[in-house]
Amino acid sequence: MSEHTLAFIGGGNMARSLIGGLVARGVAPETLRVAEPVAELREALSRDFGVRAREAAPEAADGAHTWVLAVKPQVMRAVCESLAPLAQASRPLVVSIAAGITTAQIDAWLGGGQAVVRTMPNTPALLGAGATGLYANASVDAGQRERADSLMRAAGLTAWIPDEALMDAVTAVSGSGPAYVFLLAEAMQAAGEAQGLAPDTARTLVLQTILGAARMLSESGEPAATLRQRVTSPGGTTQAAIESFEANGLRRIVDEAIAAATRRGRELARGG
Ligand SMILES: NC(=O)C1=CN([C@@H]2O[C@H](COP(=O)(O)OP(=O)(O)OC[C@H]3O[C@@H](n4cnc5c(N)ncnc54)[C@H](OP(=O)(O)O)[C@@H]3O)[C@@H](O)[C@H]2O)C=CC1
Ligand SMILES: O=C(O)[C@@H]1CCC=N1
Repeated sequence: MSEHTLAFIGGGNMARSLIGGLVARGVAPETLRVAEPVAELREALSRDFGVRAREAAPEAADGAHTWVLAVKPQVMRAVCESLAPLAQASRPLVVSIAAGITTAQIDAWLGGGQAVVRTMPNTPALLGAGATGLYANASVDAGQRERADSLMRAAGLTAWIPDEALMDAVTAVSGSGPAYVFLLAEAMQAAGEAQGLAPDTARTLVLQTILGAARMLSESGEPAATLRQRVTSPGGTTQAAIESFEANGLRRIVDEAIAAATRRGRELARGG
């Protein structure tokens, strides 16, 4: 068994982001394998990143030291059960990226006694700008914990979560979070166009504004509220917009959306 071979089971959107991030950070493509049933996705992964892509999960997993389970939660049970004989024989480190599915479920479906790290990355991993929450079950030793951390560090920052129940909140905040920012970008762009800006101009202004604001949040060390107040001249344009957001319940809308995503994670664990 090669010490450094990683097998991705599932080669969809999130696996692609992680693989792209790993290869960009110098991980040798020949140490990465992917199992993916969709031929076009296999071809694209091989072409774009030079990784070996196979159709069947056991083919990619056999001999790999770490397995990254990157299939949809709804098919995780069947995928794990197909890999159980191999898991029992080879005892890989199993890293799941699936929303909702618990370490106990994965361990049971793989036949028991497995070292399982449940993680929740996000798609900015592709740029090395991801955020990943991680939780390890009791079978994971210190070396395996470091191995999972270093895998996800190649994709961005990592945060270990002490209580597995909180992984659904991590999923709702940072796993799904990029989509909320993209939705805000869509809405700002459409609103700019409604005020008469050309689509290209609206897009350029919105994306540079989000990029600049994210850099200020990250680099200034100031709380978001302080940065917001500095933009908000008394009686000015920002105040008019912020008062409109507050009057329309933006904070409640965000709170309810994140609660809905958290609940959905719990449902996925129940096969929903
Ligand atoms: N997208 C995101 O931003 C994030 C996703 N995740 C998690 O990552 C996982 C994958 O999500 P995402 O990448 O979005 O989903 P995708 O549907 O894009 O990727 C999953 C891939 O796995 C394939 N697959 C299905 N069955 C098997 C199998 N038996 N062996 C190997 N591959 C198989 C699917 O093929 P087919 O389409 O034919 O079923 C599909 O191409 C999910 O569990 C999700 O919760 C976590 C963090 C963020
Ligand atoms: O939408 C989902 O279920 C996955 C998990 C987090 C982001 N995408």
